[in-house]
Amino acid sequence: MLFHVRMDVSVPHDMDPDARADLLAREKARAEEIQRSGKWPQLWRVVGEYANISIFDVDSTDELHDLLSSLPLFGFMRIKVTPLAHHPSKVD
Ligand SMILES: O=C(O)C[C@H]1C=CC(=O)O1
Repeated sequence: MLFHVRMDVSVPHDMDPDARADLLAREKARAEEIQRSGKWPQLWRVVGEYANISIFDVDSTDELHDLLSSLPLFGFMRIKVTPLAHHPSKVD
């Protein structure tokens, strides 16, 4: 099942710099781990925003929720999920 996911990140400006650096390092490591699993095949930065557009390829909505909530930034993101279906006019 394919899902279009938009994540808008909002880390508090007054967060301790070391805590922020640690949080972002853990986020990068976990994001790379999920991508290497094949479940997160597309990750794009939205130009000019601290946000990304992603495609996830997972077996269920529960799996998607588990992956998203495993991200260290989960508590600092607004996440919008759009399920995708095949388009009848798509040329292969
Ligand atoms: O920076 C972001 O867009 C948020 C999040 C998604 C992947 C990652 O490493 O961090």
